[in-house]
Amino acid sequence: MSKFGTMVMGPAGAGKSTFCAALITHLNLNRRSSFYVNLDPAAESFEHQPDLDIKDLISLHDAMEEVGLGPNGGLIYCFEFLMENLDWLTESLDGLTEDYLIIFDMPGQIELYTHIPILPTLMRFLSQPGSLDVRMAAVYLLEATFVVDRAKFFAGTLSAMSAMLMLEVPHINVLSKMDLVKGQVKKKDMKKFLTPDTALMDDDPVEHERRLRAGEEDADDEFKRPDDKDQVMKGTSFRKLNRAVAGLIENFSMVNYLKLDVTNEDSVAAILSYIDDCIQFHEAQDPKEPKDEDFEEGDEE
Ligand SMILES: Nc1nc2c(ncn2[C@@H]2O[C@H](COP(=O)(O)OP(=O)(O)OP(=O)(O)O)[C@@H](O)[C@H]2O)c(=O)[nH]1
Repeated sequence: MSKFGTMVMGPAGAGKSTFCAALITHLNLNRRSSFYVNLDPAAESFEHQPDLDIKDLISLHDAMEEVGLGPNGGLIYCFEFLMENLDWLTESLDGLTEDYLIIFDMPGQIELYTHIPILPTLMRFLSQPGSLDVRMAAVYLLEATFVVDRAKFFAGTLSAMSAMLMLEVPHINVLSKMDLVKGQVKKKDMKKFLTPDTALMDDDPVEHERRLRAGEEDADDEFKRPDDKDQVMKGTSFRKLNRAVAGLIENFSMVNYLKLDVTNEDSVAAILSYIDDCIQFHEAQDPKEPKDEDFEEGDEE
């Protein structure tokens, strides 16, 4: 029987460990078992003690002290070390039954999700049939407060999309810390961010304010006509770049966000049900041996 797992990812401070804790609490309350794996070699404190902690294999402090690396180089070194010692994972995960949801709490360094191929290799190792065979779902968190700055929001969304394309497993994007934007963003406006598209760039309050501060006299006009190519002014390249990134995301039509408020158990339950669905999706994709009754008379040409 397969095991089930979820890799919780996202930029530093997005709320990954807090979400993992809320998920474990929710699973416990519903008499479901979890196995919590901390893969952040710099993480110090936890609401639920990890069942397996990369720091028992290698800590960021060790990597920095002994190899003389900085924090980012040290993190990559820790992951390379993990990849050379995958038995450490196998020994602990092999004996788990399918009753457990294995939760991997990941570090926040964005490099891991963009251009370094370590996570795809790790994901393949975990999900390889005949080996650990963990049916994995990826969860990528982005802070909901990013929505107040469109450029930041689309840059974050691009990194979510990059992780999704690199990992090639069922993927759930989540806007975390929704409680922080309650009252700041209207419900109907928030909806526009759940399936992001270029139109969001048309009413970026941060950009508008920046241009007013910079003394761009026609800030209001251009704000309404952002595609006016004749206008050459400070910040145009930045705006064009953001628009192009937003267009790219819209064209791929791949990013949809779920909302997460860890203080609301229903919200955690809703994301868990998506994780469960993603895991079922693996089963639906499994090629099945055809049974005799699958060939009804008349099927043959
Ligand atoms: N208001 C609010 N704060 C949150 C929420 N989730 C996390 N936080 C706070 O955000 C900070 C970072 O949360 P973490 O869960 O440590 O974030 P992380 O993504 O694991 O951080 P790194 O491991 O450093 O990448 C902490 O102070 C949390 O208390 C949330 O849903 N609402």
